[in-house]
Amino acid sequence: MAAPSRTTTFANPPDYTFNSDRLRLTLHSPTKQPIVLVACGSFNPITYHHLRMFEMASDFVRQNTDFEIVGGYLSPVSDEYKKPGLVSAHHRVEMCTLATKQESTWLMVDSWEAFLNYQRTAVVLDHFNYEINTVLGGVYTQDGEHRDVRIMLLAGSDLISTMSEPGVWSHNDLDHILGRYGTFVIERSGSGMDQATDSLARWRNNIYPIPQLIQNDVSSTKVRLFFRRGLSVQYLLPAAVITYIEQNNLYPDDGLAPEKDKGKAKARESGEADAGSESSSVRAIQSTSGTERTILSRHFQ
Ligand SMILES: Nc1ncnc2c1ncn2[C@@H]1O[C@H](COP(=O)(O)OP(=O)(O)OP(=O)(O)O)[C@@H](O)[C@H]1O
Ligand SMILES: NC(=O)c1ccc[n+]([C@@H]2O[C@H](COP(=O)(O)O)[C@@H](O)[C@H]2O)c1
Repeated sequence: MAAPSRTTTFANPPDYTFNSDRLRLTLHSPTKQPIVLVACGSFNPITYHHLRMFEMASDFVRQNTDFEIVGGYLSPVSDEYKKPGLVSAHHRVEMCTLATKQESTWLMVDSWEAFLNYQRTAVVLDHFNYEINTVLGGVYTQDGEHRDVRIMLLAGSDLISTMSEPGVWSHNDLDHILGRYGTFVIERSGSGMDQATDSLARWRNNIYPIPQLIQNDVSSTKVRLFFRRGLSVQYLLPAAVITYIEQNNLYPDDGLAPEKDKGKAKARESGEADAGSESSSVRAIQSTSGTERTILSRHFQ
């Protein structure tokens, strides 16, 4: 079957410019293939785990492949994705920008899909390919030889496992994303790697599974729940993002925290609570395995 064709013309949102501030245009090694990592998602809000996915991929690429990473992008999804509880793209882009500025020397945020109507991931990757290879002209070796950059999707195993669910991704898009570009898959607890990739075997050469050496099941859903229950989110996401969320009241306390926790939250605000007294409900949630729904029903009703 012929490879699905690339999208080559793109409408941009008003006032859009592609961010390439931190894109490295000169390769360290002339023998390696330059790649750019693109993580698509809600980022509602961005957490340290989203940032860590890039670090895990970077270690993996250095140790196991002939690729060289020249850039990494977070691409927050459009408001039209309409996932329940999705705060506006403006806020999600701003949070990702604060996080990358504060925490990273190489990650960037691209707001293209965020400020458009919903764009399929295959089209988003085409957009990156267009901006980096067609508009910017790719990258160069130190001897001045031109190289096209390969765009690759960076995703958790939960997202990749949706690729086997009927009706979520078209076969053409999968062939485009996995056949033409490829993906690094970060293991995510609760979503097995084999289960995620078994039915994608025909593209196995372009799928790079990355095991989590330190288990980390932080999710945006849990972080939102913590905000809504008045629990501490310190050290789960960058401080600048926490401040931004508080200033804009993005995930308002729903007043449903148990009475005893409200007392603790107040004490925390006035600096009276010690770490131990704060942590019992946090621990209960963190130690819960299973889906977010289980967490909701067991701990937050
Ligand atoms: N703890 C994690 N382990 C592995 N991958 C993760 C983890 N958290 C997020 N990801 C991946 O990051 C990408 C963007 O994630 P997204 O913004 O949807 O975060 P999320 O935590 O899954 O959000 P939500 O809880 O709102 O569904 C997805 O590919 C997702 O699989
Ligand atoms: N057919 C597709 O292109 C398709 C299907 C499902 C999810 N996605 C993308 O995966 C990401 C999923 O994000 P969430 O994990 O926050 O739901 C989004 O960027 C979304 O656009 C794309």
